[in-house]
Amino acid sequence: MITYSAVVLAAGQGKRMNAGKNKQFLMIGKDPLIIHTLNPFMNDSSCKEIILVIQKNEQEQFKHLLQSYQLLSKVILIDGGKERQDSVYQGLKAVTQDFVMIHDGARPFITVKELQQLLNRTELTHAAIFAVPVTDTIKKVSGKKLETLDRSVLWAAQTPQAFSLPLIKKAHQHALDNHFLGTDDASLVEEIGHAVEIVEGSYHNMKLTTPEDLKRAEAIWVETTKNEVKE
Ligand SMILES: Nc1ccn([C@@H]2O[C@H](COP(=O)(O)OP(=O)(O)OP(=O)(O)O)[C@@H](O)[C@H]2O)c(=O)n1
Ligand SMILES: C[C@](O)(CO)[C@H](O)COP(=O)(O)O
Repeated sequence: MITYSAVVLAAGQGKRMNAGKNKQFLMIGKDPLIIHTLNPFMNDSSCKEIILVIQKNEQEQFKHLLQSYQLLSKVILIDGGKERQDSVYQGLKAVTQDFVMIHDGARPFITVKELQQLLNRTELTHAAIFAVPVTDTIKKVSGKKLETLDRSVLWAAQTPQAFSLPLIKKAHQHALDNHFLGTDDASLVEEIGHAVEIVEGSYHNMKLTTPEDLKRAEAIWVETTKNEVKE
């Protein structure tokens, strides 16, 4: 079984959450959001290191939190950048394994089983991401012009997004050299003409972005915790 590094992104401002602090510290159940996110990577024996990308001014806060959860053994703290893509670029510099999973710190409900599933596909394709078929009808709006897109071919990309290290480094360097800014890492790999495989994920694998997401996350946590107790 191949091994990998995780690059977990937690250096954002959380503007849309409007919580007055980094949303990674918001509580879901009994633990902060970022702890939920880190746990599956801590528990996955194929994950050899977690590169946690944070804001420079939050180093002490994260160090203290990680110490209190005894998570420092596997975690390396790296300063992020202005955009998500810049933070990934910084995180990739610290990666030591041949494969890397890039994951939003704001997505707390990934499981070890899903990580293993994605890793298996990435070993074969060198580029694989979780995504789910969209369930809303999507409209493309250009000024007053409205176009309804064919929902049957639309998927909502999630993270983790997993790659061989040389491929994702090449894609990020190409993006930097060509001033290409993507909203996910797969788009940078597509930009250099490499196929990206979609692995169907879970609708539970939500990204906490707005205050409403916090309520939904709490409900998912209650549901999944109850199921774990039953098993
Ligand atoms: N410069 C950035 C921007 C985002 N992120 C991280 O990327 C993930 C996805 O980004 P998003 O959900 O948009 O977080 P924010 O950028 O913090 O949110 P907002 O756009 O509302 O400020 C988050 O875990 C966030 O911390 C990051 O590490 N560095
Ligand atoms: C990477 C991502 O989670 C895929 O859906 C999404 O693009 C991140 O967007 P954000 O605005 O940086 O949260």
